[in-house]
Amino acid sequence: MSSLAAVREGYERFDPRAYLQNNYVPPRADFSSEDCVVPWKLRCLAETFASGEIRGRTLIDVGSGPTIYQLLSACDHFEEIVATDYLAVNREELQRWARGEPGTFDWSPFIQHVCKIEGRGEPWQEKERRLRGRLRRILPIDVHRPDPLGSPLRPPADALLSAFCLEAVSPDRATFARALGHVGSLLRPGGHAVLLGALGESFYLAGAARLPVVPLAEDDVRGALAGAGFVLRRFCSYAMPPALRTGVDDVDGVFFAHAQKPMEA
Ligand SMILES: C[S@@+](CC[C@H](N)C(=O)[O-])C[C@H]1O[C@@H](n2cnc3c(N)ncnc32)[C@H](O)[C@@H]1O
Ligand SMILES: O=[N+]([O-])c1ccc2c(c1)CN[C@@H](CO)C2
Repeated sequence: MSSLAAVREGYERFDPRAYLQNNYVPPRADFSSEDCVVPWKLRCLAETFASGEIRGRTLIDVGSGPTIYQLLSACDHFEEIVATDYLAVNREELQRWARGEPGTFDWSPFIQHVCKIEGRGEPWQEKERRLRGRLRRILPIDVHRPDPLGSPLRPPADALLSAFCLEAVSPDRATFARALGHVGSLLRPGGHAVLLGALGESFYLAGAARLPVVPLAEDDVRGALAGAGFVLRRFCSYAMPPALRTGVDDVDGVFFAHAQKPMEA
């Protein structure tokens, strides 16, 4: 079986609820300390979008999974948010949240935290309403295809966001770099890319699924961005403390990268 076929087979057992429990409840989602990983991720995103430099009509989120935390600061600056995922179970989880259906994951602690750190005194229900109103398309995607959405996005996205996707679906660094090139084609020249991902991780669990991950070093990410034609604007990383090494994966750290696609395409 090809290594890509092995990745795809692994995702057939991916359990969104288990994934959410593994990564988006305490101890990893502990909002009492800025040193915790989820507040660190939300701060990186809030700082990046706070300037208003990254804005436009459409932002596409690649490999959204069953999560919306990654869209909370971005959604203020785009008319439309396009979420994407390879699995129908994840797209359905997002659809249910977008429709405000009961029984979906409670993102309110995340929304409340983002409103607090954005410091505009915005009621969290306003932010939730805005994201639900702008999350208009939830599309299938496969980053291993040159045209990840099956056909080019018209018009191309003004910004691209992707969190913990490319390294979690690529068996090796060359595949990771190629996937980054594929998703880069969804972005207009001059558009911004905001990436979060795992460093030094080789596997993660999501219920019955045990997914292989290509272990990345910071320079692998920098090199892949340069190779895909991006100009790096900001790069920072977080070292996973022992208390957050809970056995659901073997992640060493998290990277945050803000890059831009040059105007000359
Ligand atoms: C680790 S999860 C990331 C979820 C979310 N973005 C987050 O920040 O937690 C990786 C996601 O990639 C999706 N995925 C798997 N294969 C993919 C592929 N070939 N192309 C795009 N996404 C894929 C999975 O369904 C899963 O939702
Ligand atoms: O610490 N975190 O906030 C966090 C969130 C999501 C994920 C990780 C860590 C590590 N594993 C990845 C899948 O490769 C998913």
